[in-house]
Amino acid sequence: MAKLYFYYASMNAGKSTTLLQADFNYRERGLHTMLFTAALDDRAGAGRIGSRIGLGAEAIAFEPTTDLFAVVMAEHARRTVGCTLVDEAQFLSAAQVDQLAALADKANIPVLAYGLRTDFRGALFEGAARLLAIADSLTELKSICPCGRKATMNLRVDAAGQAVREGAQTEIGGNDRYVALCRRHFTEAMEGGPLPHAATA
Ligand SMILES: Nc1ncnc2c1ncn2[C@@H]1O[C@H](COP(=O)(O)OP(=O)(O)O)[C@@H](O)[C@H]1O
Ligand SMILES: Cc1cn([C@H]2C[C@H](O)[C@@H](COP(=O)(O)O)O2)c(=O)[nH]c1=O
Ligand SMILES: [Zn+2]
Repeated sequence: MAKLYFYYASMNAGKSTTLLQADFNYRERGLHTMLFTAALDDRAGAGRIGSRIGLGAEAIAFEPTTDLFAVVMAEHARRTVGCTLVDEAQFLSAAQVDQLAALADKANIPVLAYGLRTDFRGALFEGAARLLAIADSLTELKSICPCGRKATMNLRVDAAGQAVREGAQTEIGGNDRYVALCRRHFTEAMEGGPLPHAATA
């Protein structure tokens, strides 16, 4: 029976890289894959998955209204889909996560979803909350705080490098806007303390 997998992490942990490696692995075995990423996250170009290590691939850009079950099943009727891979899964709606679960349960297509667990305030994203609730498999990918602990949180910073405490949940950006930190250093920064540096942490 196929499964719904959720690989979650803070930013800059290698989620997109791992997705692209998994996709390559399926394809080099001769299996047909479908890649999705959030339309609103266009850092690598619209409908493109890009990793900081330089890998990239074209993907289908999902909107809040996209029926992922219908899109994959339409392709599956044409050519057997061996695996569906979704980047920026935090931006899925709960209903879209249920559509991914249906792909595993009704069509026996494995689904690998990669995304953030929490936002810049430490609150769950809708897609992540639903994935944490119903995925068959949960795997945390690791990145490192400057202090050496596991970085589980995402601090949003302004142009001056100061912590941002208020704002919309969605704000697209990369290493210029977000810093992955351990919970202790995230909390200190949110309380007005300095950001850790490797030498001082
Ligand atoms: N030139 C490089 N060589 C090796 N690793 C790199 C390079 N550039 C960035 N990385 C690593 O790639 C990871 C970020 O990968 P990425 O897939 O973009 O992350 P995510 O999707 O989780 O935000 C980080 O661990 C970073 O240290
Ligand atoms: C924490 C947080 C992140 N985002 C956005 C910023 C990026 O565009 C993506 C995550 O990128 P990754 O490197 O692929 O992990 O999510 C956001 O909109 N709101 C947030 O609170
Ligand atoms: Zn730390």
